Amino acid sequence: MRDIAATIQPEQDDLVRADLTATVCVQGAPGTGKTAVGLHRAAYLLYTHPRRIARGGLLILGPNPTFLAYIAEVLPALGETGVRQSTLAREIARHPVTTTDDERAAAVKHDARTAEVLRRALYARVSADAAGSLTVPDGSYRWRVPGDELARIVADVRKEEPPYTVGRERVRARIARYVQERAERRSGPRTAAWTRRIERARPVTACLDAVWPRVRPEEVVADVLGDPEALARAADGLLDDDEQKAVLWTGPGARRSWRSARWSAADLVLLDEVAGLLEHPEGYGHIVVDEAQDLSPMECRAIARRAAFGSLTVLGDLAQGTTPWAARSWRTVLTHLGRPDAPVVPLTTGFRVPQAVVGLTNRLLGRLGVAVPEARSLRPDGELTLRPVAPGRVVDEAVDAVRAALSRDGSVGVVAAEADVPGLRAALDAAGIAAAGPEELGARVTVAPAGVVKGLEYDHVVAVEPAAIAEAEDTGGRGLRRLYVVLTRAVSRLDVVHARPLPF
Ligand SMILES: Nc1ncnc2c1ncn2[C@@H]1O[C@H](COP(=O)(O)OP(=O)(O)OP(=O)(O)O)[C@@H](O)[C@H]1O
Repeated sequence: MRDIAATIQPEQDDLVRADLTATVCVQGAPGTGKTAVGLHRAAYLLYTHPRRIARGGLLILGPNPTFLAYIAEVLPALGETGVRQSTLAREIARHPVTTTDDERAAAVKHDARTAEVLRRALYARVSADAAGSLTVPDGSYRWRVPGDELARIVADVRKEEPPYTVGRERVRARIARYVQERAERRSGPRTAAWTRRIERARPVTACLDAVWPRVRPEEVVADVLGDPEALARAADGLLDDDEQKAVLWTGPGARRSWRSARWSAADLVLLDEVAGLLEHPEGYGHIVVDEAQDLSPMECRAIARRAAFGSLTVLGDLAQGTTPWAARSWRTVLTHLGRPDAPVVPLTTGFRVPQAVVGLTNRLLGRLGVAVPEARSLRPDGELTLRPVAPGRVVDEAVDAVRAALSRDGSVGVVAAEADVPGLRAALDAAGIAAAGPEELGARVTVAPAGVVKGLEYDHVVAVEPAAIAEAEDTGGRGLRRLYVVLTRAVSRLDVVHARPLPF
């Protein structure tokens, strides 16, 4: 990708220069410059609002570390200006990921209903009944706060819906105020120091520990996932029995304490949700989110929490959604991002993918289960070569295609289903062709599994056995969307090597 400043198109420029306070969502077909627009928008905001951006902070979120390395190469200047470039996983990593979920459990954990389950589980700890009345010592005197008064204070604070930790301190302050009013009625004004002493009195803290206990996110999540009864109470009417069973920790140590818990990637999203209920996280003035079609509702909420007072640039392509929870509509994504009314602007003019390839990929578009406008290419050049071969000849043909590609300039990306990657690497090696993995940017030849090439581009792409790429994840059109991503990585030439019928 090069700097597009000289050739920026009016539709791109409008997005780059949108007002700092505006949240915009860009539905961009492959190679229409979404990422370029996002990065230039970041640069533009820094340039036009240096102080506000310095104060609020600017975050660029990409899907994986390879992608981050790639964008750091595109606009290295951004890296030097305090713009944070990260992945959401990195932003929410309270613990290392030490276990994985099966797809069913991950799907439930990433569902927006789980946010409500966690909220209920957290607030189930708040209960004025737990305390009875409270007696606060004051020298030789004792003040009594009756149980119903305590209950009223707790109920009032709950209604105000402050973050949980703020709520606890607010209850403390209201108890002290109640005592202060009684004391002043009896014998005149009290000092601030006196009030502080009442607030910090041991029985007051003990009472708070009973009615509004201090709690860690880990305790709440471990409770919900480790205790079937706690889960049933919190999930009643929200998750059905199968869904509850799917997320419950099982096996030895299932009822483990939060201290020894092993967390999955989805659990970290849950922990972040609870942490956000306890305390609002520090936010950013602006967040650019790339590949946003792949975010789950719970991930969107994690981003929304970090942009509570800021704005967002949301970039993506519904046709390239490949996670199990990939969005089918931008309205849904924007709603979970807390910006339900943000405009969705389409970009359809492709700079990367040549016309010869767009003709092919537009044929796939109708089968992807999403409504997006067709792409059109600014590039009349480009070459598409279909290489049908006999079964058993696929790898050799792919090696031949790479050899031919190497007689011309530019990078070559060999992209295949994950299971086929080792065989291809070995065959290239045997043919004396040095090939790098996808994480090594700038290599002449790269061999990459289909799952990691999103957002990347190669001058020449050799797509190996599309049917295998598509069936690796064949639920709900995801495999075909993965294939769509692969075919649209080509800047100049695309070779399709296949023994099986093409799925388009
Ligand atoms: N106005 C422009 N002039 C010239 N080149 C451009 C322009 N806009 C984008 N490009 C180039 O087009 C290519 C694709 O851009 P980019 O990667 O930003 O697209 P994308 O929409 O994010 O693609 P994808 O969804 O496929 O990842 C890049 O090489 C980029 O430099």
